[in-house]
Order: sequence, then C-alpha cells, then structure tokens
Amino acid sequence: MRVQKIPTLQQTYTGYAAKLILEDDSVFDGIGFGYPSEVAGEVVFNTGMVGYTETLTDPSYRGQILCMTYPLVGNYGVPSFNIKDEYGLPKFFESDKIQVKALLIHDLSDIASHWSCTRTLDQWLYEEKIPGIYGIDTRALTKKLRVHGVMMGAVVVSENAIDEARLKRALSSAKYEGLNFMPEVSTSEPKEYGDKSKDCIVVLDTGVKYSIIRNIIRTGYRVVRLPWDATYEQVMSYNPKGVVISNGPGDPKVCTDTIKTASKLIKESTPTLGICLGNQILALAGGANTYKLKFGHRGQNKPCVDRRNNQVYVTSQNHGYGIDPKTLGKTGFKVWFENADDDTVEGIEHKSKPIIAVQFHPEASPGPYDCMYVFDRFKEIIGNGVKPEPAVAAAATTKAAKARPKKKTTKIAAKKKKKKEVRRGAKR
Ligand SMILES: NC(=O)CC[C@H](N)C(=O)O
Repeated sequence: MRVQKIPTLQQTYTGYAAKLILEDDSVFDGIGFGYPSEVAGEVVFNTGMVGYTETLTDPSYRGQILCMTYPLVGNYGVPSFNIKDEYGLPKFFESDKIQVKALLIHDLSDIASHWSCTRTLDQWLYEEKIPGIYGIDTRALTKKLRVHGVMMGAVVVSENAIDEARLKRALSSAKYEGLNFMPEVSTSEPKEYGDKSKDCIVVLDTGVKYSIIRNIIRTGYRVVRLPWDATYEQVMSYNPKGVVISNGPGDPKVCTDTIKTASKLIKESTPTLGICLGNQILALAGGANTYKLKFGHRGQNKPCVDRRNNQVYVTSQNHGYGIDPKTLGKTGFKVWFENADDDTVEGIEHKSKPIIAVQFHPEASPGPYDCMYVFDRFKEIIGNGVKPEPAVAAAATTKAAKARPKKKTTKIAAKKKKKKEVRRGAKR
C-alpha cells in the first residue's frame, strides 16, 4: 500500500540583514526573512505556543510588531486559504491577510512539514510584504518589555547594509497610541454569513475574527456583518435578535462612532455581547473608563475566574487595554470575569439588561476552547429576553453540583423542618 507523503518545504526567503531598535535605544540584530522592508510600530509579545497562522491574521494586531516567545516557529508551514469550514469560512485564518507589521522570532524552522502545508512561513510573509526577523534573543526582548512596558520599535530587513540612523528616524516619527485603525480592518459594506432562514445577529465589525462569526453561526443564527460606524438605526433595520461588538485593534476610546451605537444598544436593552475591544466599548458606552496596561495580556493560557461560580477557566487573550473596575460603579455593569494573575477585569455583565461582555477570546483560535459557553450564554440571554441568568444557575452546571444528589423537599420534609425550627426557637 502506498501512503501519501507529507509535504515538506524548504524556507527560501531568508538570510537578509535585519535589525530591531526600540524606543529605549536598545538594538537587536538578527537574520531577516519574509519581505525586505522597513516598518515601525508598537512592539508586543505573545506567549502562545501554536497557531501562528491565526495569530498573524488577527486584526487586533494592526499597527503592532509581534514577538512570539515560543522559540521555534514555522515548522508546520502555512495551509491554503481555500480550506474552508462547514460555513464557508477560512479554517486556519482569522482574516484575509497578515495584520502584524512585522514578526520577531527566535528560530525559524528550516523546513515546514504538515499535511496541509502549501507554502512556508517566510514565503507567506514575502508574498504579503511583511518583514520578519529570526535569531534574536526573544527572551531578553520580552523581559525588557515586561520591565519597561510596551515600546515603539522599528524593524528593517534589507538586502544591503543597514543604515541605523535612518531606522532611528523612522522610529522617532512612528505612532500607535491614539490611531484609529477601524477603516483598515472593518468591512466597508454589509456582508452576510450562514443560513438565510435563521434569525439574525448583527456583528459590529471593529476588526472581527472569522472564528467569532463561526461561533455565532454555530449557536444557530445567521450573521450580518456591518461596518464599525453603523448607527443604531442601521443595526436595527436588520431586525436582529442580538448584537455582537467584535474584537479589534487600538485604543477603544478612538472608536467614538461604535461607542455611540453601543450607548443606544444599552439604553434600548438590546441583547448584546462584547468581545475584547467590544467589551471595552460597552464599558465606555456605559460610562466607565479604560486604561492602557503596562505590557498587556497576549497568550493562550491566561486563567480567568467566572465570578458567578468562582470557577477558573483557561483563556486565550490579546489585549493591551483594560476596564478600570473603580469606574464601573454607576454604569449598571458589574464584573463577570477577573484575571487570576493580576485581578484585572476580564468581563462584565449588566445587572438588569441582557448585555454581557468578555475581555478574553471565547472563540480562541488560537487557544483553548474552554470558554465557548460564553456564546451559548448569549443565546440563552436572547431567549430569556431581559435578564442574564443568576449566578446560582451557573453553579448548578458545574460537575460537582451535578454529582450532588438533590434534596427532596416533600411536604413531610418541609413539616419536619418547620417543627425543628419551632423547637430551636423555644430553646432560645
Ligand atoms: N483583541 C482585541 O480586541 C484587543 C482590544 C484592544 N485593541 C486592546 O488592545 O486591548
């Protein structure tokens, strides 16, 4: 019997001169791969071990230079965009292109080998005109970012000798903070996904990942994806059962149009789910404040506590901003999830309206699928109409609670209980 050979491809677009310089003047020399060019952006690190095709295409990374802390990258190559899921969405990518400005890794695998591999990582970067550097000390870089906080950086990959002074000039004029990336990542026109006969969920696209659309369809809806600046009236013209405000890049405060629509969604008690940027937007719309984290949360094993039942879930995250819990007071929102590492807010829920939001990524991709239940809870909330389910109901879904035999509250048992109470009262 003949077995199909696993495709094995050699990296080819490598070996250029390459340099990264940071705001604090530190310089990292490495070997360039991908597309020879010069870029500047905010340098961030992600601690995930797998999923570079999903990570690199996550629109939330727009404007950022990404350092992956896992040391060996590229070994399984890049699959074809033509591999689709059952809903016709690309299976291994979160948008249609690479979103990071540059990629920084410790070691690029010499060969790529996987059944789905159709090109190498360096080839993909080359074709999408993205520079990459390998051979730098990513551990030293990450430690620097952890101590100092995220910094602006400039990357050059060049076929010729590197002009460091020029790179420094590029760095000095680079900006990330306060930029509005929405026009670059959002859809410019309405798009529809899923079975037309199903009820509709509108997604306000502030840089939505395909996996979010996939999970909304999975819970039994069709999706209408609207531009980030769609008004409340435009959203409602589709008669949606609920609205999802998606993930996305940059500071949530610059998304003023989406915040305006979110305020109206809150006012009208429209069932709404916010994810990552959407969580921050809902908080701002409710009157809370957001702030920039020192170096953010980017990884696939971030522990979060669901405050309704104190269970800890392993979550996938990619955010550089957070909600200030001290400002939630008069908003009507309370904390739903907390990060077990540093107690930052990882989700909020409205106390009286059908509105919930998470800072992490319930859709994962890449990362663990532990929090898929967030989508199912959203469906329950839509079904119930007004109020999110109480905490007790959530606790009853835990394994321990299920295993516990239920007490029978028969009439006799109730009478006995009453007698006991009367006796106790007499003793006092
Ligand atoms: N993944 C996201 O939606 C990120 C949200 C926001 N841009 C942040 O960095 O916090």
